[in-house]
Amino acid sequence: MADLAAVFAEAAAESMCVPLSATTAPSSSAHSSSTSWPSLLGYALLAAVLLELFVILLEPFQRWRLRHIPGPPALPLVGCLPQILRMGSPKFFRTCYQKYGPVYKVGFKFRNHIIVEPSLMRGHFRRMDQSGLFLARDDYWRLVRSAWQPAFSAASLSGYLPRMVACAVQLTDRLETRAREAEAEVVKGSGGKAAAAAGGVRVDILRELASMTLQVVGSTAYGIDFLAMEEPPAGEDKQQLGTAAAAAENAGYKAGKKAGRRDGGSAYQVTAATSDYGRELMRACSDIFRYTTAYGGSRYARFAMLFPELRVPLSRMAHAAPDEPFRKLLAARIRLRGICHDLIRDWEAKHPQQHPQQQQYHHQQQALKQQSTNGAKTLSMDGGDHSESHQRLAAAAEPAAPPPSAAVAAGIAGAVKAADGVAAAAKVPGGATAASGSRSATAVEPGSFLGLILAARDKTTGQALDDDAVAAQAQLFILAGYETTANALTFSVFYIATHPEVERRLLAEIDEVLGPDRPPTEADLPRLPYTEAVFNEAMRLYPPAPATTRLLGAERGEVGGFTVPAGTPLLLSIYTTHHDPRVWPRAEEFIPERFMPTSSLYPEVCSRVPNAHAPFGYGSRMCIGWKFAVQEAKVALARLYQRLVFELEPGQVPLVISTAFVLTPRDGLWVRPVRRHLPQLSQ
Ligand code: HEM
Repeated sequence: MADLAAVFAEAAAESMCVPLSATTAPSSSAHSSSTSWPSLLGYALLAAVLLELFVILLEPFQRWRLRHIPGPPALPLVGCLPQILRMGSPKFFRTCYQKYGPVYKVGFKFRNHIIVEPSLMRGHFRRMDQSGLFLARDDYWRLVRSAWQPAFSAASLSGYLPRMVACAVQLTDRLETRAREAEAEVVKGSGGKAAAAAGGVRVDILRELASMTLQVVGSTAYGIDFLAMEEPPAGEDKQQLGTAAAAAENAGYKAGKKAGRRDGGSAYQVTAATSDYGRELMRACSDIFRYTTAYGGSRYARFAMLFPELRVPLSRMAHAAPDEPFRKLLAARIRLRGICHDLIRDWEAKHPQQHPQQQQYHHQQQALKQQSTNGAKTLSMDGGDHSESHQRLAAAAEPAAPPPSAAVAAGIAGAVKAADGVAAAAKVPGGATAASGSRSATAVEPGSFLGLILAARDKTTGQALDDDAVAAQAQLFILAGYETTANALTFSVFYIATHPEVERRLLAEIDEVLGPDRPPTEADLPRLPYTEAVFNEAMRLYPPAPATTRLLGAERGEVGGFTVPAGTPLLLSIYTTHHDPRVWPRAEEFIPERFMPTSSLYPEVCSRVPNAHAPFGYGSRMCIGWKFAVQEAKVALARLYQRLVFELEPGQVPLVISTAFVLTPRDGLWVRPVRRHLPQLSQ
């Protein structure tokens, strides 16, 4: 047992790095709307430069405090950032691990659940960023997480299943039609290549899968058909669509600002159960993923990453003279926020009994009362400035300090658990994880995610979430809920297409369970273990979220044999752990069998080192949507491969990966769908 614990601790500690510059203090979200902002900007700039100088002077001290931990040389000011940007973070961390061992320090700034704190957003957008579940902390995190939780109970997931199946069927039908068109071209004698050139065959499966996962989010969380899988109108170019929409949004934003509306208003209306949000959402989300980070983002974001202390003046400068990436990011944020507010208005309009005006009025009054008690600046439910109210809720000291001994005993998993200050999830081999609280029997009607969020109340004050906080959850469900799953599915398709033996076994399982036509049901899902193993193994080699972060609490701890000062940010490289040859025999090979309980590799991996497979993270901050994602992925893979196989277009091995926010194939994944059941064969 002692041995197992040691191996576990060591393997889990695999992925850890400790940064030189610990930025522990939460930064303020408020920004002044004073009219004399140029002079304020001057003062702010001066203050920030002084602060930055102070931080720079402190750097040798930081280094000294961590002198016992090995790590790559860090340049003055920029630390390891140039190497990280050049190599991509997963490769960089893996190289560090190979050179320095499981625990190492790097010159790099980040905080809890975020790699850096360079967000240049202001006002509503900044408040939304800080109040989403992903960045929430302490009591506010508990409030929001428990509001989300029922949407992911086993009973709720079971209610979502028919909708997930419908989306998978719709995508499969669409791809079958494309394959049929190609067959017709071949029959006409023009040949496969000509057919491909005519555009009938070649599809970017990443884009197709993303449209499906977005559709799933729309129908399960919001009860709305986003029409994400609709073909664009003939002749409409994707790029043009995005640019035109961004321009329109920018114009709307400016007009809105002139009219004194800081959100710029929304150009969207939800009509009945459908909307044409699909393509707009996909573009907005992909722009947000692309331009938020320093990798693909604006020069201001790169500066902010290097000098987080200069965030406020840099943010002012970015807004005053935006470069192209920042302009695109802002336009995308405006679009997404507008859509989220429409979704909220739509929900409230459809459920007046749950959200009567009186209730809002009541909360306003309650808020005003509280305001006078606390001396806060403003607190309203009407789209006004909520900064104070939100800050009070989110004013987040970092999670409770871990008792150092706990961290020592359990390695990184222990550090994570302690840093979270809540019980960790118990991980069961094969990807079945029982996160605390997630086995609630509460069934939530599909489409009522916003009902849960709007009903959330602070336990002590009875206060509801403000508009920005509600919109933040709506936004996060969309952002977190579709892109990661689409990437994981795309990586699965890539590996299946390049591993004929895996494809053969997968098809055999699906055929045996479902036959050629019948869409999957709930009873079928446990009978598709190999399908799940394929998905798990694809996420092992390409974890869509390659790393996560934690802050050590207010007391020092010990991780992987090193004493680490209080408040130190810890980065856990999921990617490195997933590629560790000491944990995974033939680590670089795609072997789904290692997740099959009947395989000899299975006990090796899953029992000996329970947290070695962690595409959804660790402990109480583990991905809340993991079961949702696994269910959706199984349904999608089962339906797609029941009807089709995918041939890879040449020139895509090895796959070029972009590592900006999530791991994603940089140029998409181009495949040719081929129907499995041709009419003469299915007779
Ligand atoms: C294959 C798909 C997905 C992957 C690989 C993934 C991965 C992750 C990871 C690694 C984390 C950080 C966990 C940690 O720090 O320990 C996370 C957090 C989160 N994920 Fe996912 N995720 C996926 C799908 C989803 C879905 C479908 C949703 C649904 C909305 C979702 C919502 C969230 C949220 C809200 C958090 C923050 C949880 C918290 O801090 O309490 N994710 N995810």
